[in-house]
Amino acid sequence: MTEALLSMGIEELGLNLSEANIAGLELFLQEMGRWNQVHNLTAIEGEKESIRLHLIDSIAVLPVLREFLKAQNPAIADLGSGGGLPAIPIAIVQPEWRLTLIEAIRKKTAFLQHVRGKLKLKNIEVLSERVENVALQQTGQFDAVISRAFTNLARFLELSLPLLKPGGLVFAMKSKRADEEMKDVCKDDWRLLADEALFIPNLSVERRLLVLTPVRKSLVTP
Ligand SMILES: C[S@@+](CC[C@H](N)C(=O)[O-])C[C@H]1O[C@@H](n2cnc3c(N)ncnc32)[C@H](O)[C@@H]1O
Repeated sequence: MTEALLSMGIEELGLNLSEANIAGLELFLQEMGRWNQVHNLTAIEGEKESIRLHLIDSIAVLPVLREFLKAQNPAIADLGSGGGLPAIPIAIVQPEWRLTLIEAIRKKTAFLQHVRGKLKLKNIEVLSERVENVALQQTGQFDAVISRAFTNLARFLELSLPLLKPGGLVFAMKSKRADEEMKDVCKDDWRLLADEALFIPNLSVERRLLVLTPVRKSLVTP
């Protein structure tokens, strides 16, 4: 493992990463840094340290995802993928999971397609679309939906609902504002299955992962 990944404390996450996983993550870091300089892909403007922190943030959710996703090849949608977070690091570490990256801005999806080719990631699909349009075309197709820094929780849930299979899961990556945002979620419509504090090595910020599922409404009227 290189200095860069070691200094992130990636080993402390206990994910049992293979050499192929590590090589993939390294390559993704490199490509992101390179494209960021040219295309200003994210707001962090090529600061290597920040890009590494984004990456570790993205894989820190894996222990919880592994616990909840029981299907062998779950289909997961990442809404507002941007430069590929969290979907690309997840796809690298879990090649048997199928990830659909939905991103409206073409400059960003061009990068995502480039990464798909460069890393030979066969388990990702990149959609250059607004989430609202994908929801009309791929209704009920996903075992889970995830997002990072996409929109507020209530809106994220609203956009996720049509995409989910019955019993599907929503993973919302949140920081301190999670409690406040939960107040806007209708408890009759959504059940909170877990609210996990995430451990991020070398980073003194609060990260939480909320896991929610839609409440099945009874079709029988009283
Ligand atoms: C703040 S960025 C976060 C990107 C990435 N998830 C991350 O954590 O770095 C939010 C992204 O969502 C995309 N986005 C916002 N609304 C969208 C929509 N309705 N459909 C598709 N993409 C959307 C934006 O273009 C932007 O790239």
